[in-house]
Amino acid sequence: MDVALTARSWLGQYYVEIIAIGAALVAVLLSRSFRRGYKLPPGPPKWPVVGHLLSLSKTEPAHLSFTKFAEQYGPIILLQLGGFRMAIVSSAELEKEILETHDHLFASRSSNIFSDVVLYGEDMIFAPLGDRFRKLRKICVVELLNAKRLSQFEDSRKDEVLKAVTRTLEDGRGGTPVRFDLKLSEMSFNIMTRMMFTKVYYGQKMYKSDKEGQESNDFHRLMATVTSVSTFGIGDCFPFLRRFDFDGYEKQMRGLRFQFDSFLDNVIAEHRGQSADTRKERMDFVDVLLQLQSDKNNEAHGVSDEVVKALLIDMLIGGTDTATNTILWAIAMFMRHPDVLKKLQDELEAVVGMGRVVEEADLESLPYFKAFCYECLRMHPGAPVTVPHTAVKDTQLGGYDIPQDTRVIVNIYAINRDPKLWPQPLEFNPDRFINSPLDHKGKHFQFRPFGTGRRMCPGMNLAMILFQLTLAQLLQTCNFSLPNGMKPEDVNLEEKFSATTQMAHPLEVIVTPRVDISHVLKA
Ligand code: HEM
Repeated sequence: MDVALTARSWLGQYYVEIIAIGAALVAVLLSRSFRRGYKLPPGPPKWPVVGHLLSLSKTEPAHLSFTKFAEQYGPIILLQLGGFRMAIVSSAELEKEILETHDHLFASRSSNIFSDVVLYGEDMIFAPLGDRFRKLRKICVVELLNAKRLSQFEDSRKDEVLKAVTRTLEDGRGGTPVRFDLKLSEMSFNIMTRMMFTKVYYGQKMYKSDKEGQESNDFHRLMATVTSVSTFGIGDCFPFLRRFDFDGYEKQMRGLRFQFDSFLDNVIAEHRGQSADTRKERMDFVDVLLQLQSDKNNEAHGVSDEVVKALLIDMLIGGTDTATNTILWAIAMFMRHPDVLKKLQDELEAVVGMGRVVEEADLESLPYFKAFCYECLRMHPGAPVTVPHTAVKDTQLGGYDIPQDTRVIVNIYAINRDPKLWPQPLEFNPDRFINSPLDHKGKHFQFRPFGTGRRMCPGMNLAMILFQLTLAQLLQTCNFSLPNGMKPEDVNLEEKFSATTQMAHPLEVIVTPRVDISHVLKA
């Protein structure tokens, strides 16, 4: 969730009254800081009351603004966003302090209106450090996203990826340029919902019953709402104004919660209505969570349905956009670099051949492909900044004071392009990862696309499988070319205003079959 980004969405609507009341609060907060004699990190000039809210561009993605601030003010800056402070760190040394050396001081989170209302104040992403977080994180890592559970769904992932590839080729028949964004996003949702509830909601030609059709429509509507709403309201910047709900944000969040409630309550009721044998055999995420809920020997025994729903929503919002965008950028990268595309396809042909479809087990045997995926994650990380961490007590960072409750984010995007760490950082060059000790697992401070420490992405293994399997299957089965005499250098890499790294201009590509898909499917 990108706090700074979403905060801007209401800037056009704030009111004189808010400014007046806000001024009083901010004055109190600031005077307290000064009284305590904090040596705070530098930052751009700020306005009274709103602080730096106006310094952030309305069109530029926040990580790009943060990167520019870092160039001007140094690797740690402090922004005042209404009533709260946010420190942004753009160097690998300081990132190491936050995520590794002093992880215990920076690994908390702050709640907000979205988490309080939509996530029932019960989810994991926004849980502060403490027993609740430890318990939820354990459920997530040990029960839902462990290697055994992931392998249980290998066939369904393969099936969804193949369906997406086949649909892409169908749409591209006759040389029609194909857009990947919608198809890949639907594929990611289907993969997630098959793991979560054993359901697919996209790409079905016919539904077995009206009820299924209705459920799909509800899911589509729900996801459309989730992806369009701001994750921040006035009450988040000025908590004492929350009760007035001037911008109607809290009301909007209650509406979203209602939608989630009616959808997930149905899913849970349906699971509860099925026989224990069916559930035991299937063990999707809902089955696992319901089993833990009733297992007297498990510490998750008795967790409420709200917790179950909040964790399911965490998986949905954490896991779909990030993975889809990473795949889309990778497609743009090989379209911009035909020499790289050829090497990738040659490697696949040599290692896997064309007689069967590439599988998850093959991914480890493709060193150039792996280097390519890392270079994509370096230049276009699916999550350009971490979720905001919160300092649990007054502490120090880079020679500055960080008061308790300051939100702290790491600008992964800036670190991944830091010339001190990466020679020619703006050059796309997968070779830099060949024979390199760097990997995606968070052990190396200069390259941590999934973070590290207590708040590291729990979906990392799933994300890497999804990202690599989809790309590998596309590369193995399709030929790609650019439409209308477009040259590789014309592929537009501009980013859209968004919390994740999204392409401003969705890429259109001509796709033809490289191998006969039906033959590969049978193999
Ligand atoms: C390419 C895809 C992905 C990338 C680049 C990515 C990256 C990240 C990053 C950088 C964080 C923040 C770490 C921090 O705050 O220090 C994060 C958190 C998180 N991610 Fe991912 N992620 C991806 C996919 C997924 C998937 C597939 C799932 C779930 C199935 C997932 C679930 C989560 C959750 C629940 C958190 C919050 C963890 C916590 O607060 O303890 N992510 N991810």
